[in-house]
Amino acid sequence: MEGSSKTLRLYNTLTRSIEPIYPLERNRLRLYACGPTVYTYAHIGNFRSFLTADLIVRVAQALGWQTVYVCNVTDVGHLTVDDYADASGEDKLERALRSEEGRRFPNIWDLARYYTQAFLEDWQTLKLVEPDVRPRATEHIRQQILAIEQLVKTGHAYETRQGVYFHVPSFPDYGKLSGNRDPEQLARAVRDVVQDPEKRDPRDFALWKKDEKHLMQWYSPWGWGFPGWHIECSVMSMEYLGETFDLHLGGEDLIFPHHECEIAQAESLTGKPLARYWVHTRFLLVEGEKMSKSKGNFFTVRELIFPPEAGGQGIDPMALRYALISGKYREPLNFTRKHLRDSIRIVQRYQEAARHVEAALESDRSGPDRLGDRLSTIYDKTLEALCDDLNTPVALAAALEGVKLILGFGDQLNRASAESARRWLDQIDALLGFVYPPERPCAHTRREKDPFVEKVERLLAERDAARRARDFARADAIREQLLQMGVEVMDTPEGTRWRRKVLV
Ligand SMILES: Nc1ncnc2c1ncn2[C@@H]1O[C@H](COP(=O)(O)OP(=O)(O)OP(=O)(O)O)[C@@H](O)[C@H]1O
Ligand SMILES: [Zn+2]
Repeated sequence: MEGSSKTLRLYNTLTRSIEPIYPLERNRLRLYACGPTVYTYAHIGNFRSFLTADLIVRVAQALGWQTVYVCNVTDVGHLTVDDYADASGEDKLERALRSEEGRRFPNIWDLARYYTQAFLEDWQTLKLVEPDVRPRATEHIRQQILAIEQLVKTGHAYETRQGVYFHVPSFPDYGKLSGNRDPEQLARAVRDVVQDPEKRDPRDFALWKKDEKHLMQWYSPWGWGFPGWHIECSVMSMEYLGETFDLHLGGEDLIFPHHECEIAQAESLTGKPLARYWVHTRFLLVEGEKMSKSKGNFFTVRELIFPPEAGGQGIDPMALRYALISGKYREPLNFTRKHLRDSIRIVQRYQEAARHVEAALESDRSGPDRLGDRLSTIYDKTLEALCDDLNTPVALAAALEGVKLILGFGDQLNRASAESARRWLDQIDALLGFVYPPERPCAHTRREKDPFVEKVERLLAERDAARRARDFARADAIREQLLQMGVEVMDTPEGTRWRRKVLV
């Protein structure tokens, strides 16, 4: 579709306006999305952000562009207080390893590997486009050290007894992305973090943390330690996309400090803008609050889509995908039962339409194509809405009209119309990704058990033992503990059953 007349327009956090996207290289979009920190399962809020990148890649391809898409894996533990620019506080991976669930891993590397694998499975289950490169922070330590050395050499960074810091006053543009320019306001933002008294400015953030006890450590010109969180993305994005690329994406919490710091590091190294457009997804909320790993108020992909016997709710992953893209990425989205129920119903209509189309293709019902033109107008409207700053509610409403049109024919669809309908369903699937099920098997076909399910089963066995020993207080306490975990226990004549608190 070379030379499509449509223009993709997106809100650029950097300029605070909706701008037409013109790739630096004609018809070739280079983009980087900040990936997950793999210390536990990703939740569906994380996937809301990844789905923004996914839709942009799909729209770009529909416009006939090539894409070079990079999405990293943060497998070096960054800190539990990562809302702050400074790298002190507790390491997320190390804390996870000490947790009840984490203790089953022999070491921190295995823990990171396990959750990386789980993340990739969820990614496939929700049918996200595979990135061209998925760099891991731990595999790019050398490049990070070299970049830090260069920053020290050019006067942008300095060493203290605790680490190496980027010196914020050396980069006058610091604050251009987030608007956080007032030094006092920035100093307040880091006030709760353990301070290094040798830091030259309270805003200075860590590039390298000296730490001989850290479970993940590398040798550097500053001794044993590990890199700060921000440097990995500056280094890996430039390695695979060049010193200046088109789009940089992430959730809204990454604007400051993460992306602000990425810009400071990269632009101090090259003297060139890092990315031309910065796109941020607003949060997925639960009861008005950010869905968050650290808050514990989250749903993982697996607990929603696994079948009930594996402790899940058996929700069609395509319905979950639909629910997650149904709100505008630039507005917070409240995740509710009703929302999920509506999405399930709509995706079922698509599936029903696809079944009708398959049946009609098998038939020899003749007649003129009565759908081609109308569906092609609908496809155009859908793509146009996505080009309009990814207006998914309008795009999904437009596409639904096409489904209604197909279903309106019932089982009277003729072959020629069915051929157009199938082409249209294929196109909509390429654009929005929820029409057909994921090709790869869902993660629950793995032999390994979900640690959550393992924990529930262990507690139930303990409860059984307590009941047999007539220790009812203990049995009740375990039931209460399970309830707190969102698990309902039912004692039936056939034995004890359990299920997750049902969402739909
Ligand atoms: N509730 C949410 N809605 C949308 N995007 C989110 C949400 N929570 C995190 N993200 C985004 O998910 C991506 C991966 O983030 P990461 O794995 O670092 O999560 P995190 O911020 O450590 O998790 P949490 O904040 O839940 O503890 C980032 O782009 C982040 O901004
Ligand atoms: Zn990043």
